[in-house]
Amino acid sequence: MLTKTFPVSDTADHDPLVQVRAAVKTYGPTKALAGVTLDVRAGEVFGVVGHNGAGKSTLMRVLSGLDAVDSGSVQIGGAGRPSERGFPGVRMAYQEGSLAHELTVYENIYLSSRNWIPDKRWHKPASARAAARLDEIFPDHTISPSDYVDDLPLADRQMVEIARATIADDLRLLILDEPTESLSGSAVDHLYAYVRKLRDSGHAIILVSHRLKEILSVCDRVAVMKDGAVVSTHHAASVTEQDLFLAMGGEVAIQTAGRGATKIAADSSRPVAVNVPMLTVDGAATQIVAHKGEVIGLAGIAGQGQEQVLDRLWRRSGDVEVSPALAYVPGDRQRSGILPIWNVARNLTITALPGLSRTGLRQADKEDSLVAEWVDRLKIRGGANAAIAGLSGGNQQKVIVARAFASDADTILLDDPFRGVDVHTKVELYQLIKSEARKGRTIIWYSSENSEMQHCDRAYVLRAGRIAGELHGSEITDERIISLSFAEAGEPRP
Ligand SMILES: Nc1ncnc2c1ncn2[C@@H]1O[C@H](COP(=O)(O)OP(=O)(O)OP(=O)(O)O)[C@@H](O)[C@H]1O
Repeated sequence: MLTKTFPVSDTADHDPLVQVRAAVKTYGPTKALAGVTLDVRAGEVFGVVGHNGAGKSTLMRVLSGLDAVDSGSVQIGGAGRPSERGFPGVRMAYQEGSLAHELTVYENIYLSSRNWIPDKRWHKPASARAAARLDEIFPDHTISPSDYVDDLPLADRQMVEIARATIADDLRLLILDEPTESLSGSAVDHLYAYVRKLRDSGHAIILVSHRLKEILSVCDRVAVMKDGAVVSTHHAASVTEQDLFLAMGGEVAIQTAGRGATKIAADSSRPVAVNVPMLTVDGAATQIVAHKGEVIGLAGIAGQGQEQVLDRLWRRSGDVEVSPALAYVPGDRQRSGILPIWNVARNLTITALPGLSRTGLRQADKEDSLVAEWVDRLKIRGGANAAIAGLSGGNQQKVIVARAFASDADTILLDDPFRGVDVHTKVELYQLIKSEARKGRTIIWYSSENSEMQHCDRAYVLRAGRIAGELHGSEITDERIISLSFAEAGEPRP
């Protein structure tokens, strides 16, 4: 059941629901918002795109009432300032999540939606609200309201975060900050179907995303942010991904990412760097094999055993073969990525330290130059001495990627590593992977985005923990991955 309906005809011709004028917000020396002006109307889906660190999340925190601007003005639904509960009718699903991990799903729903759930005997109504909204938005979900958030995988936590944000009887503006970075394809489709329904009932939705295709398919208008300001606003129907890419300040054309990886893929005379015993979907014994210098993809629908393969390698479980020096890039940076009390430099060098120290003594100058090189190479906004917790989400993720590549590991495990990283940086990271593979590093890469897998030499498609097929070079396409992901065991391979 959708919340209250606001007829579009009643609202679209009137003042915009959201009016931001010359909004400035600084954090210490950083001008996160440098004079933002924008309007959002009821009955529209409004996209916001921009590089990591462009100011998108800061603007969203201001609109949700969590942060106040230093100067300029923000008006939402006629209110010029938020109450302690934020602006009326505004709810937000946060990029990094806002759930209390030690509580259950329904306890979280109760805490954030107390206005709409009775205070006495609240367990059942909170549980019913949680289940109903999850069923409505994500009909295939397998979450129970009594699950502890900490026990849920990232994608399920993200679904709860989104469902939580929509439970408000007075909802007028829903803000979704990178909501699909950890969702699988069908969950993404379900979310956007729900977003369209909300829009059609007169709500406003602001969608922040690096996925330009999604932005163009669901939004009515799109604002491009750069260096803390809105530099242009477009009708989604009249722009292309490339237009947005250029408006964001793209110097590298999207196509330069190129297909395929190292071109040494077929060279099986190279030594085997990784061997993981597996079963095919038909139950026959097989292996995932990577030769030194290969980029190997683990593809398929999310949650089909790709992360377990990485985990077996990382833990070196008995039956796997893998080189001694390993590095791992987690996608779940909040749980297993950043070391929040340290700065960028220490987060970046933590796994490189053994290679940088001589007879046990740290060599500060080598550390400094390694940090400077990677901060520059990945354009980590904030610099070496910034507290990592103050970095934007995408910049935090870049530090975790840099940490692995700055180490002396010869095999690098990538667990959906580019969540929240902007399109330009992704292009550079794809090139980095290829050049590091050419130098002899072996890369095992799980990605929930099929299009990323085309940068691999070979990809294994996993289904229910087994190998559904192996694709080489130009065979690695969205269509082939999807058809292998869904074919029944015993059927002829697509
Ligand atoms: N709490 C904070 N303390 C210090 N600096 C901050 C804080 N929050 C944001 N910043 C800085 O403000 C700038 C804008 O960050 P913001 O998170 O708004 O970017 P973003 O566009 O959402 O990036 P991303 O795409 O990576 O999520 C960044 O330089 C960031 O380091």
